[in-house]
Amino acid sequence: MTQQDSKTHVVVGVLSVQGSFREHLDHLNVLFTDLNSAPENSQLHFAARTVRQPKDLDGLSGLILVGGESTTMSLLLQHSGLFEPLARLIQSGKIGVWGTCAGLILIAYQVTNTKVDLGRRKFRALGGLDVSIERNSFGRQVDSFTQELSFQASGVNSFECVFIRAPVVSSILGRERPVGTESSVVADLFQTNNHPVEVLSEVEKNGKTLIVAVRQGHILGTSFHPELVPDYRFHKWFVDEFVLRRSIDA
Ligand SMILES: NC(=O)CC[C@H](N)C(=O)O
Repeated sequence: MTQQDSKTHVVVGVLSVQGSFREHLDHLNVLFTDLNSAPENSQLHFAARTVRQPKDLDGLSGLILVGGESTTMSLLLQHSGLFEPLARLIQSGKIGVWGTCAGLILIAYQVTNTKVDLGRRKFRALGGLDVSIERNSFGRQVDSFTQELSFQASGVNSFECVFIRAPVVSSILGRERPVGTESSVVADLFQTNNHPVEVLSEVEKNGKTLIVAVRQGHILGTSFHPELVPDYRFHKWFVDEFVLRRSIDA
């Protein structure tokens, strides 16, 4: 038996079908090198894993859905057979989940400002977060920007946030569920998330206050790209708060 076998394995998956998965894996690998050598983690072994097929979901303690192009990701997930098991796992509450930018779009209950009918297939959302997400809320690629933000109850302050054709949380949903239309999609509901949606951060743009980070129990959703700055504090907070605390409590 190797030393690693006797430890509790904490595996964080990164959805790697499209988008900035390499950058997320790089951040996790740097963070996990530090965590694996810390004396207080002597009973734990942290590892990052690419997620491309249903079998990659086995044994995960956490999952990151990355930024990129949500329509493309939705189609690739449906094509590979990963969509359904992924949606069930995200909604189950069994692991910590973080959707960022396109990943946030995918884990929303409702997505607006989108094309739904894509010929042979439809744009489908995975669900999990009881919010309505508006795609491309800040405009086009040229309207991308960076802004330093702080996040409620996270200890992550003055973090440089990169917004690229970013979505925002346009509303928090109550018991009344919206229905899909030609330009908005709603997810299939497998399991109810009984936690309230908490707003963690907002930005002011053109006289409007826009929600760019939320939490609902085991799920974190952010509009920006934390993997594009050389600062892994946000990844560390996700692992501490959504992955580690849950694995240890379980
Ligand atoms: N940076 C991103 O992830 C952009 C998301 C993209 N605009 C979408 O709707 O999928």
